[in-house]
Amino acid sequence: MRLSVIGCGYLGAVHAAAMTSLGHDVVGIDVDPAKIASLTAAEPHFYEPGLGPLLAESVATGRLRFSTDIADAAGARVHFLAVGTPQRKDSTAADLTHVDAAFDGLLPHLAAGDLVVGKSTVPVGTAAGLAARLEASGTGAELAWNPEFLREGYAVRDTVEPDRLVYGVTSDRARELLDEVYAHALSLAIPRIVTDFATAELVKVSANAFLATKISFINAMAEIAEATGADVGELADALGHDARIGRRFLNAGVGFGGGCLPKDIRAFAARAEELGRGESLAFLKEVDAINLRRRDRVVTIAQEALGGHVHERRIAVLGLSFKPHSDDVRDSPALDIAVRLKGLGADVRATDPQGIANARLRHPQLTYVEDTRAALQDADLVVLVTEWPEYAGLDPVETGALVAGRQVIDGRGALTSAAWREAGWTYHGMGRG
Ligand SMILES: NC(=O)c1ccc[n+]([C@@H]2O[C@H](COP(=O)([O-])OP(=O)(O)OC[C@H]3O[C@@H](n4cnc5c(N)ncnc54)[C@H](O)[C@@H]3O)[C@@H](O)[C@H]2O)c1
Ligand SMILES: O=c1ccn([C@@H]2O[C@H](COP(=O)(O)OP(=O)(O)O[C@H]3O[C@H](CO)[C@@H](O)[C@H](O)[C@H]3O)[C@@H](O)[C@H]2O)c(=O)[nH]1
Repeated sequence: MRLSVIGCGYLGAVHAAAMTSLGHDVVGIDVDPAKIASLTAAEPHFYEPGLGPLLAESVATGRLRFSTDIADAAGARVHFLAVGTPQRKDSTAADLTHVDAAFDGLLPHLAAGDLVVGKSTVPVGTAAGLAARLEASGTGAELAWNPEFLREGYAVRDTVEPDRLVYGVTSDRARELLDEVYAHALSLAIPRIVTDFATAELVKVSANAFLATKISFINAMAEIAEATGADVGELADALGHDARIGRRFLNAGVGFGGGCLPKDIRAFAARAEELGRGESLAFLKEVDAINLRRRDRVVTIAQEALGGHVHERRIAVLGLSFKPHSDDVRDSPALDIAVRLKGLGADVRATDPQGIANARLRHPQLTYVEDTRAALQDADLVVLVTEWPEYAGLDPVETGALVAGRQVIDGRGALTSAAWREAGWTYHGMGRG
C-alpha cells in the first residue's frame, strides 16, 4: 500500500522505514531539510539501535523516499501524522501547533477514500475535532487514531511487532485499511483493539500515566527506605514476585525523563482540568513532584558527599541521555543533574556514549568528555545517572585508580554496592544500602 508519514523524528523515521520493510511504498515528509537530507542518504539523524541497517535496506528497495514537500504525500492511501506534541511554553498542556500545521498542509493533497491516521500523542478530544474539519473539507478522506507505544532503544522491534494495536475508527473501511497496513503484526496474532477516537487517545495517555505512576511509586518507597534504612532494590524484587504488581518499571533512582512520560502526564492533567475533572488526575501532579524530587536528592547527596558544597570539586557525570540505548536528552534527569551541579560551581565532566551532541546543543556551558576514562580522571565524585551497560559494568578497582576520591552516587541502582565498597569506595545509593 502507498503510505505517507508526516513528521520524521524519533517516531516517524522508524515508522517509515519499518513500514517499507513490511512491503509498503512509503514517503516520509518533514519540515526540517537537514533531517530529510540525512534520511535520504539512509543515515538516521538520531541514534536508535537497528535503525541504520533498516533504513539502508528500505531506501535501497526504492520504495522509501523522503521529502520536505507535503505535496509529495498525494497519491498515498494512508497518511500517518507523526509530528511532535511538546509541552506548551505558557502552560503544561500539549502544544498542538505542529499537528494543526501538518493536518492543514495535508488537506489540499487528500483524495476521496484516503485515510488520515493520527499517531502523535494528543489530548483526548483532538481526533474528534480533526475529523470534523476533515468532513467539512469535502475531500472525502476519513480520520483514524492509532496511538504508538514504541519505546526508544527498542523502537524498530516495537514498530514491527508491537504489544498491541489500537484503532480509533468510525467505519469498517478505516479498520480494513489499517488491517492491511498492519497485516504482518496481525498475522502474528498481536492483539488489536478497535474502538472510538476518545478511547484510543486515552489508551495512550493513560498507559504513560500508569508507567510514570509506577516509577514514582517505587521512588516514593525509596524516600521511605532512605528514612528507615530499608533497601528499595530488595523491596522492588519482593513486590515484583506478586504477578499482579510485576517487577518491570519498579527501578528506583533518578526517575523518568524523555520526550514522552513527563510531558504526557502534565498534558493529561491539564486536559482533565479543561474537562472539569481536574481532581481525577490531581495525583499525576504528585507523580511529577516525586519524580523531580529525585533529581534534587542526587544534588543533595553530592553536596553532602563532598563536605557540604560541590564548588570547584571535580565531578564525573556518567550519562546524559534519558535512558540507555538512546541519544535523546529531552527532559533527561541525567542532563538536568549535570547542569545543576555545574550551576553550583562544580567542575563537571559529563560523558555519554550517544547523548553528547544533543546535550551540547542544549547546554553548551557543560564540559563534555567523549572518553569514560578521561571523564573519571581525577574526579572527586562519580555520579552514575544513565545505566548504559559500559557504566554498570565498570570495574571498581580500575575505576578507583583513575579518580581522586573514591565516592560514587549510583543514581540508577546499577552497581553492586558490595563490590564497590570492597574496592574502597564510599557508595551512595538512592534508597538502597
Ligand atoms: N519518541 C517516542 O518514543 C514516541 C513514542 C510514541 C509516541 N510518540 C509521540 O509521537 C509524536 C512525535 O514524537 P517524536 O519523539 O517523534 O518527536 P520528534 O520531535 O522527534 O519528531 C517530530 C518531527 O515532526 C516534524 N514536524 C513538525 N512540524 C511538521 C509539519 N508541519 N510537517 C511535517 N513535519 C513536521 C519535526 O521537524 C520533527 O522531525 C509525539 O506526539 C510523541 O508524544 C513518541
Ligand atoms: O523502572 C523504571 C523504568 C523506567 N524509568 C525511566 O523512565 C523513563 C522512560 O522510560 P521508557 O518508558 O522505557 O522510555 P520511552 O522510550 O520514553 O517510552 C515511554 O514513552 C513512549 C512515548 O509515549 C511510549 O510509547 C512507551 O510505551 C513508554 O514506555 C526513562 O527515563 C527511564 O530511565 C525508571 O526510572 N524506572
